[in-house]
Amino acid sequence: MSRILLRTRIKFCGMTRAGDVRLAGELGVDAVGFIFAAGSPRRVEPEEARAMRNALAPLVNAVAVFRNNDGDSVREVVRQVRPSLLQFHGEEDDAFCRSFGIPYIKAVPMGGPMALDATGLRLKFPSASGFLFDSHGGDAQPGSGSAFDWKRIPPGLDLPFFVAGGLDPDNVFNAALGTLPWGVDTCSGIESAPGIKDGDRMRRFVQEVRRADCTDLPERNSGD
Ligand SMILES: O=C(O)c1ccccc1N[C@@H]1O[C@H](COP(=O)(O)O)[C@@H](O)[C@H]1O
Repeated sequence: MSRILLRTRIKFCGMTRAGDVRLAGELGVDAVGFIFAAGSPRRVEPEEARAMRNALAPLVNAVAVFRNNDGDSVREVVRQVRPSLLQFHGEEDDAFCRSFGIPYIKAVPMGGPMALDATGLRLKFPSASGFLFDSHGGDAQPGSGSAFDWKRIPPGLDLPFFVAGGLDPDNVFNAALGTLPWGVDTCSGIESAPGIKDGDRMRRFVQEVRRADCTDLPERNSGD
């Protein structure tokens, strides 16, 4: 989706503490993510996420993150947490992802050898509200904090997309300017330990995204 970088959306993922959720809102983050994937060090129970949701500031979205969860566990999260967006990180298909009646984004594994092109993604996930390009795939697990080559993001996608995978306060400026995404998503890059967010890193991450938003782009200056 071609766009001028005016306000890159920010999602902080893998929240496990209400205080971190509160700070995310104060920093002006657009969304926080709660992870319900088995095996994740950031996995929370629906009841814990529901309690953290109460710490959300107005206009901040709650995103529920899954990886090959069964339908009943997704429905239980939807019932208890009332997320405004679902994020699917596994081998879920479009029919499954849309069956919960809540907008969803599909994580695209950029760690493997072959990524789908924009048309292939749209055909495979016609109901998706957007895509999230992340470093998992191949041997890489999601949330491992490694970045992929951003040049591999397929061009010509006419839907919002997020860049994820190893983003931190030191590289998000280049990621935002280099890919012009709808949003950026970070999990381990703002942590001091898995699931424990670091206030200073959270603050610096937001500052760097806003610095990118305020940076003139060559295309913005050409001909207008
Ligand atoms: O972080 C996890 O443990 C996780 C587990 C299962 C599915 C998704 C997970 N995290 C997602 O991974 C990306 C990038 O994380 P990072 O910044 O590289 O640590 C992010 O979208 C999380 O939602």
